[in-house]
Amino acid sequence: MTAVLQARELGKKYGKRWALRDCTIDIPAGHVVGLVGPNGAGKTTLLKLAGGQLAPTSGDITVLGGRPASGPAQLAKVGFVAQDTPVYGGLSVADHLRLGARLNPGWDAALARERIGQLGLDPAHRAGKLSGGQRAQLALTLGLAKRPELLILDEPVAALDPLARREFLQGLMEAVAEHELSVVLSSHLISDLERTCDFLIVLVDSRVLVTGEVDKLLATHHRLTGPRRDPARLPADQEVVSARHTDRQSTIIVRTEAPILDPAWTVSLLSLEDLALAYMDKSAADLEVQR
Ligand SMILES: Nc1ncnc2c1ncn2[C@@H]1O[C@H](COP(=O)(O)OP(=O)(O)OP(=O)(O)O)[C@@H](O)[C@H]1O
Repeated sequence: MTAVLQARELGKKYGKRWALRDCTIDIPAGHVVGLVGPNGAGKTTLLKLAGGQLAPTSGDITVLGGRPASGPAQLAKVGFVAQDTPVYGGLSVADHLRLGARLNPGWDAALARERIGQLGLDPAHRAGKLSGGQRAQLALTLGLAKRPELLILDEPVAALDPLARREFLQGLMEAVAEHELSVVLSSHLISDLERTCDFLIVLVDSRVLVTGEVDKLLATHHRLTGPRRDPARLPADQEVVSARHTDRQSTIIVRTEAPILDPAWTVSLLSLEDLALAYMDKSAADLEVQR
């Protein structure tokens, strides 16, 4: 099966500053991928490189076997919903659907009409007068009705309240189940991705820190709690992701394929949010270790 996205030492520089560097990832088809990281980490940059709105400074990127935005066929395969769910404020909901039909050769008019009906949106309503949640749903509908093989969503729920976020993500999951598409979704709200994603990419300060299937990541990461210990003295097969210490106790998150046999540790599994935060905390943990 063709990989949805392959990047090899991909980098993008703005002026002298790298927004993304040394990014090597393989995303197989059929996943809902959560791209998480703090503000300014490089998420939008990576998504725009995948959508073809930006060209790489270094390295390579392939999306669904082709160069991003390399021609009409490639453009038709990828749907892109940009940050802030852009819609045209002066146009009605129906105008948006007509525009979508004109611009996209594979437009699924029935899907668009049905979804707008299910959402209870009035086709005559101007997009500028919709609520944030309704605008996000309209933008998602436009992305889905294009019938892409890959749908890229840049922080689609950031501005929504918790209920609207849940409704949006539920709609997305239903569409994924029905239409066999792959999704890459960025957010700094990791808890939202917990219910949605089965593949994770954590990006911090322009670098990919971890990537993989959520099930495998959760099975190989553990929280060790016990008497204070220097993380450098852990067995070589335990990669230290983060470490926190009090005077007497250490809490260390490790990645390992092997069982943890040391009886001094209380071992617990992590939630996806814990796991992503541990990687984001890595630099802070490194400082702790040096003290
Ligand atoms: N057009 C631009 N010109 C110069 N620098 C830019 C430009 N776009 C982004 N950057 C910088 O590149 C870095 C990565 O930005 P990017 O928007 O990709 O991050 P992000 O993870 O999507 O952030 P956020 O969560 O805030 O949207 C940041 O330091 C940002 O300031």
